[in-house]
Amino acid sequence: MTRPDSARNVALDVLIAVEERGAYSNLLLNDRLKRSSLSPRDRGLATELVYGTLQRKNTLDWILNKLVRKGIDTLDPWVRHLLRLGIYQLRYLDRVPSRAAVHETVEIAKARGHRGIPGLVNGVLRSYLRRSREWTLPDSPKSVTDLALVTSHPEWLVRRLVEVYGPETAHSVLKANNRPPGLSVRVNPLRGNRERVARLLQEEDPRLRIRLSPLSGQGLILTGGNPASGRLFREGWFTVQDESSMLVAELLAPRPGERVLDGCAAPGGKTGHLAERMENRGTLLACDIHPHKVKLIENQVRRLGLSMVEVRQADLRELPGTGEARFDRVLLDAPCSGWGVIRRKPDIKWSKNLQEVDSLRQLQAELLEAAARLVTPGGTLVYSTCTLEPQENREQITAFLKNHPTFQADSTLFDTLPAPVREKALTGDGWVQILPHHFESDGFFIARMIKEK
Ligand SMILES: C[S@@+](CC[C@H](N)C(=O)[O-])C[C@H]1O[C@@H](n2cnc3c(N)ncnc32)[C@H](O)[C@@H]1O
Repeated sequence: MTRPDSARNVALDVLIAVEERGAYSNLLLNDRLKRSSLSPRDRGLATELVYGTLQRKNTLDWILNKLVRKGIDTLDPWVRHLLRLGIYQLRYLDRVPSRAAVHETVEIAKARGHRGIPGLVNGVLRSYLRRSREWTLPDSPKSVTDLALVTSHPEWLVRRLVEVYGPETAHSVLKANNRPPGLSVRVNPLRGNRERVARLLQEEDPRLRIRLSPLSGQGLILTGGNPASGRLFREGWFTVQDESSMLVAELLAPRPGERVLDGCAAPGGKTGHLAERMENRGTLLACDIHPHKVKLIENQVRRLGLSMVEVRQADLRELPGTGEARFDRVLLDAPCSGWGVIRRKPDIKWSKNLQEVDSLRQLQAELLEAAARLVTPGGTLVYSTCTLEPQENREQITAFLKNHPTFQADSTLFDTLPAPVREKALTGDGWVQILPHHFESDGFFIARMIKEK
């Protein structure tokens, strides 16, 4: 009998909640794992099942619709999710033997369903194994429909990426979205330098393999373990952060003693980085509109031992922007469609759509307007997003510069980029766009602008 707390049961609960209640997969999974009694190995399996099943939903549904006579939309949602979970294991998880995958999935059906369901689940999974020749997909898909099926993304997103980046680059992005995300951490230089923290991490967990990040002087890339619940983390020696994301504060380049604003700051990943670069000296105001998220910034700041940060719950659009209230450097890390982080949050591709970009664009333009007022003459404004949609990125900045002649794109940005980024990423006047396959990091857009003196 499958225990209620098995990896597959946890994964099924999360998948149901993500699709039926619109919950965020990463938050819900973390919360569910924290409350579970699963072993580290089973936690790994539950995580892989949730992300893998979400990532491959399109391909899984294509298969299931051939196996379920009336189509999977006619099934109870939990049965549909259970079947996806079952096929995912059979198709993508080499380390789970087929017999075990079928058995465990049927056991869950027995524990949760009425009499017909275990038979249905057993029949569908066994037909999948019997009809294995039918599930071959093209190696080099050409049409949007084939690309969407093979890489398991919604067609509207594939069409848009092909339109913007061309079929080859779009395919590379889509494939990268299905690879597991790496783990990188940003060393807190106020505690110790990169080499020292790497040494301490290695002592804490001898299984870790540690490399220096080619993108950030504060970054370490880790494999073979996760130190995020260890003593060094709690004591603020490092922060878990994606490498592309580390570039943002580095390109704003605040100096000790300056006045800096982080306008959309929660959960505070970049706030901590800015304060570290400022050596905890000067003024750093971090605001976010959501009260519950402001707490997350406070937690980060406290853990990192930073005393300079003023955390405030505020709508950036309502901050007064005159005289004393102006800043030498302003960071606007704007809310966005998140297409650059699909590999970390695969539910993004199923829960969002192209219409949403319109309202985000409007909000980003308002936030840019507000941020611009808060930059002192001669000061720097950095605008960043974790998306690949040009309307939220390049086009947003072009429109902003057109309407704000007191700002110039900073053409020195290119020379300040790390060499690998200059070579691989897409760049233009004062901006850089990193795609997920360039460095196996998040897709990010960063633009730097200077206000006239
Ligand atoms: C991309 S996230 C910021 C991530 C953050 N910079 C970090 O590195 O951890 C965007 C944030 O903008 C906040 N936000 C949205 N509208 C806002 C507004 N009008 N004023 C201030 N913050 C806002 C959201 O609550 C969200 O936390």
